[in-house]
Amino acid sequence: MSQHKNVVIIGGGVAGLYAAKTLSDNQVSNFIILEASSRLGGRVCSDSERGIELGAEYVHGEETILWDILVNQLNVELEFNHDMTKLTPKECGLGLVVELDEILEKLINDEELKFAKDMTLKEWLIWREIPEKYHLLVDSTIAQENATCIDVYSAKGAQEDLIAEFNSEFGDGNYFLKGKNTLENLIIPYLVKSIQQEQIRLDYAVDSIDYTSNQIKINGGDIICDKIILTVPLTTLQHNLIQFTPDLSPIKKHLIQNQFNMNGGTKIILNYKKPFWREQFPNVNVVCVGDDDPLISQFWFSSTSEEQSEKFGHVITGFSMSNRANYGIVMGEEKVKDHFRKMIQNICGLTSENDGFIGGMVRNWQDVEHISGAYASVNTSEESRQNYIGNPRLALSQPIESKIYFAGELFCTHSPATIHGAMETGRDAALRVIAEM
Ligand SMILES: Cc1cc2nc3c(=O)[nH]c(=O)nc-3n(C[C@H](O)[C@H](O)[C@H](O)COP(=O)(O)OP(=O)(O)OC[C@H]3O[C@@H](n4cnc5c(N)ncnc54)[C@H](O)[C@@H]3O)c2cc1C
Repeated sequence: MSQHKNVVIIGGGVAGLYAAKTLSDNQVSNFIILEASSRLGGRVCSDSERGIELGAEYVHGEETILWDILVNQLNVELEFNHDMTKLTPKECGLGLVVELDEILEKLINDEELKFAKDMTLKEWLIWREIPEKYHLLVDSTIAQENATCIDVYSAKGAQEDLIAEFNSEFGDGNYFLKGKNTLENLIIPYLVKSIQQEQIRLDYAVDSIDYTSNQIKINGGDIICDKIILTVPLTTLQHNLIQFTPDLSPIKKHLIQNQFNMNGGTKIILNYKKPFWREQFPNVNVVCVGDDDPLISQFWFSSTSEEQSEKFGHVITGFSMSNRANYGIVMGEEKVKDHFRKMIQNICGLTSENDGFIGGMVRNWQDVEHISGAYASVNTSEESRQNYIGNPRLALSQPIESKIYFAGELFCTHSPATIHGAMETGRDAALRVIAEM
């Protein structure tokens, strides 16, 4: 016999969990979270034994709900992220990072672009006669921040993303957890504590939603509900893994297929006997490469506890996103680790004989079932050039007939690709559902 629920939340990442917490906090208890994989957390995913983050790692901004949970409610100490981009190119010796802000400001203030047909960021750089030596710098920056590349990132989308980010009041510092704390160990239990075990179903992939009548049927009527909060990643929608009856509107289909991309993203984790970098870079955590490395756009010196460093080694994490991640897939894991290790040797003046390398691992998010990518970015396609829909994230997130509500990083306009942005969309979707119940 079918179960009836007031609300079904599809996806157990931070957006879905925050939606569930909001329902619980507002005395709505007849809901269930349906999660396709065997764990909660989605792209918040840690190897807690080693104290490392395989997915999200940084807390972006001091005024966010994530900051509030970690700092004000869980009393966790965060470490400010000293970024190499704050240093002059001479000091860091790695790239042309200081001019980046000027280029991005030019993009934000480009009024003509708002009325032009959409183009790729590369085409915009050429149109605005930005010297070619800066193109790679912009490319590696958007690779890490937006998981895309200048050849496909929509210039209009990039402009809208930057303006929204600029106008948001979440603070702009970046922080990470110290010692053996991990995001998954802290945030997921915090979100789950107001949810009952029977309100969560793991290993349950939704493959059909029939919203023809007021009683919405999930997976052929296995579960019946009044409202849905859908928090799946873009890839689930792009690959048509959920059949909608009636079909999604032509605008939603256009946005899903032509306006967004969810590229690959890879973290490369290298372990060393000693943290040799501390002498060379005493006040720096993150290094933005900003040059033409085909694989890595950014790397950082991860924080683990003394005990973990002793047992597993000190950690450097490399970030390889979008076309760089695709290049890594062609290379294969061993060569990827080797390439990154040699990069560190070159920067720190070491060799394979004296770098104290112990081993490493690679997490490629394209290979993670039910997620299949890093995060969604606004894409330029032939169709989107003809028909660019302004603020596509907002357009895509419009609810369907007060029955299906959307949440998750894809749908966040001011802070896409972040934990706090995803949580906020989950909270807002739940509040709308409650208001309309
Ligand atoms: C490598 C990497 C680094 C990142 N770094 C940072 C960072 O430093 N700071 C930061 O703030 N953010 C970062 N992010 C982004 C952040 O992790 C995401 O924005 C956020 O976790 C997304 O949460 P979500 O709930 O929207 O989606 P997800 O976490 O993807 O959750 C969606 C869930 O839906 C499930 N699902 C999919 N299909 C179905 C189906 N058919 N039926 C049921 N369930 C389904 C999935 O299994 C998944 O659990 C990073 C992400 C990656 C990949």
